[in-house]
Amino acid sequence: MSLHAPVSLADELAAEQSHLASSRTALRRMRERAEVLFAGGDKVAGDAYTAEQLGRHMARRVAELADDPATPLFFGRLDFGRAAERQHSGRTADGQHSGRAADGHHGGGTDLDHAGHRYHIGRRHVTDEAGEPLVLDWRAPVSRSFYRASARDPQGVATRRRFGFSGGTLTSFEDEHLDRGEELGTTSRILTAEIERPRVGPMRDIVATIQPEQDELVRADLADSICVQGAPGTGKTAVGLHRAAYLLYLHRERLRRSGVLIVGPNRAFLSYIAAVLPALGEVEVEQATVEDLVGRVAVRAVDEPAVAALKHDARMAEVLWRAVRSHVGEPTEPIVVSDGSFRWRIGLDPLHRVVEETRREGLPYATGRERVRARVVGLLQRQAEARRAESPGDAWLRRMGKARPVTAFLDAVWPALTPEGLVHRLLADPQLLAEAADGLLTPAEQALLTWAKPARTPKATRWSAADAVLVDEAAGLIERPAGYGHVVVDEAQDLSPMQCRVIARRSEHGSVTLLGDLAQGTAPWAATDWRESLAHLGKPDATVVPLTVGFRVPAVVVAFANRLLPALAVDVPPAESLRRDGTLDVRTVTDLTAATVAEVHAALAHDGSVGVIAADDAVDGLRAALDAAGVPTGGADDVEAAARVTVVPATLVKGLEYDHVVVVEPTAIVAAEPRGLHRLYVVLTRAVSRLAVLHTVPLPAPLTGPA
Ligand SMILES: Nc1ncnc2c1ncn2[C@@H]1O[C@H](COP(=O)(O)OP(=O)(O)OP(=O)(O)O)[C@@H](O)[C@H]1O
Repeated sequence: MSLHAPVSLADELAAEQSHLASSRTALRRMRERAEVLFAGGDKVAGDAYTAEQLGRHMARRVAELADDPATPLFFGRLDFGRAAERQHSGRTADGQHSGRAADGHHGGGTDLDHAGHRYHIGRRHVTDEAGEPLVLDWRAPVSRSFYRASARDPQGVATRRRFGFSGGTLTSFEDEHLDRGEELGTTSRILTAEIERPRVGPMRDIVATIQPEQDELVRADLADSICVQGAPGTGKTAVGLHRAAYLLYLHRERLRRSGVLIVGPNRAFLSYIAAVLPALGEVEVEQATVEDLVGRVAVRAVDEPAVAALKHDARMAEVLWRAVRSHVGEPTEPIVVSDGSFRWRIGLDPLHRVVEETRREGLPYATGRERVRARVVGLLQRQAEARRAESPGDAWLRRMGKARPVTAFLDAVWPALTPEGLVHRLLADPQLLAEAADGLLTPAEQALLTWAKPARTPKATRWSAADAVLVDEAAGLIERPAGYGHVVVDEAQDLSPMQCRVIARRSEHGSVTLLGDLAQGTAPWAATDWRESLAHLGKPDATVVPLTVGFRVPAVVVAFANRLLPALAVDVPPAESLRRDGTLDVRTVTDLTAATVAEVHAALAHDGSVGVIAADDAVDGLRAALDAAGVPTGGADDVEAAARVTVVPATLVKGLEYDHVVVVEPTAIVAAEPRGLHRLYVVLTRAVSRLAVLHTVPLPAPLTGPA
């Protein structure tokens, strides 16, 4: 890689295009090689298990190496200055740089190691036949300077180059000579074009244009749990997804074993973000809603709001814990076991000690039961050894563990419990609830929780969504689920304390990235203070970091939506929009449906997606009207659908965005739910380019105030 620059810009562009072509060829070769290995995998693996592991690894490798012709293989270039090289004594004479040091798997490198070198930065490593890097992964340590170097702190970088692309074709580039104090920052033409590009289909990655403050979050250590408070469109979701990809790159083996989980608010949102990680070569990340996580019981009933709110209250965790513990009883009789010609006897005192010791260990309940069994068998074993002067074998131990008197003792002092059975009893049996809730819930609250007509069995129970969370809490007390190495939680402001605990149980030995905006909290239990959520999540020391630069919503639209902020009663730092373009059109109309259809027709004259957002009960009517007018529409969760127009219920639009947004009757959106103003704030901040607000009745008061 030489630093001799071609003479003209056209030559230079041609040289870059040729580098792109050779990189694509090299990637194809890498993939073909992986495919050959994949096909022959069963021959090299010794046994079925190894073959399966290897097969999975190779399949992932092949998937990782997929080349999407529509996205560029690299998007930037770093030229490290030679000045640093001269000061560095340990360089080889030719300045050739091994790809190994640069790719980060072998110790990374310092500014000095890279002096005089040039790297193309892209979505994954591409190497030539000799193993020299043609493209470096954006996550490699050296790539960090692409995002962080500045005129003030050039980090050894002389020139940073960004490439402009159209489809997969390289069309332009833009240089910042950091060594000469030049820096474009957010005025970069290529960044602006990326932000302002019309949106179609699912969310895309932002690797080419990650901003320094976002990069700090993306590259935070695996051990660090962080909470990002960011106004709408500041890139929280993007940061969370890129952080997952970054951590997987850096801690591949460890995280493959423990897993990475992304939690989002609903299916529509998950399908909107589903393509981002695969585009970054990461195909092994789980995505789920909290409802999916607690899906061990089917939800078939709806609670009254007051009942749901109570079930989501943190006090329920203590009530459930007590209810579980209340099943541990005191031994009342000795254990007597016949064993051939022997009879073993364990008296009350040692049995008391066994139960007490186990209780103090604080194990999950089911583990505690097995521990009691093992201790009882241990006592029997000691007697047998003393009498027979030899150690009984495993079969004997197993037989004793299952002996009638032993299991009868266990069933009396530490009976087996299922999570469903426990919650069913708690909500069906006022006596059990009264004991477990004593001093925690008022009698009136206890009455709220108790089912009027309980089903006879847990199986026959029509569980509500909040019950499912309680069952999950009970499951955590009884058997403790396996956790993940890292969990990214989006729209986290809507999690109740009990839902935070659902995630806490799954990240107990891992870290979390919590993303959200207190102003967008629409759940009845929405957070008002991140510290509280973090405490419920078991990460009280996590740092809360604000993001305040908005990449989605144009400044004029932000100003309009921000009129609502004082009424939302949350303390959040105000955001500043990077987008000076965009339009806002707030109009009183007489016929909402006709005005919506006309607005959508006008919007279709522009590029990009159109989102019509209305109160949930108005959606079907609007869809039918658009249909009748010959405008095909899609629903919120078919992001891949061909239709450019989507009609979305206000309650499903969180986290989504459309170029042109038509908001229909804000007052109806506000009236539909208790935290309607927060919902309206979410709805008004979905527009990438243009927002039209159509109304027949006056706008909600906070919106009509001064800007
Ligand atoms: N550094 C960036 N470069 C280019 N585009 C970006 C950047 N950061 C964010 N964006 C874009 O801005 C838009 C908003 O990002 P994102 O959805 O991650 O924001 P958010 O903070 O999660 O929003 P919300 O609060 O509404 O959920 C997306 O289209 C995203 O691709």
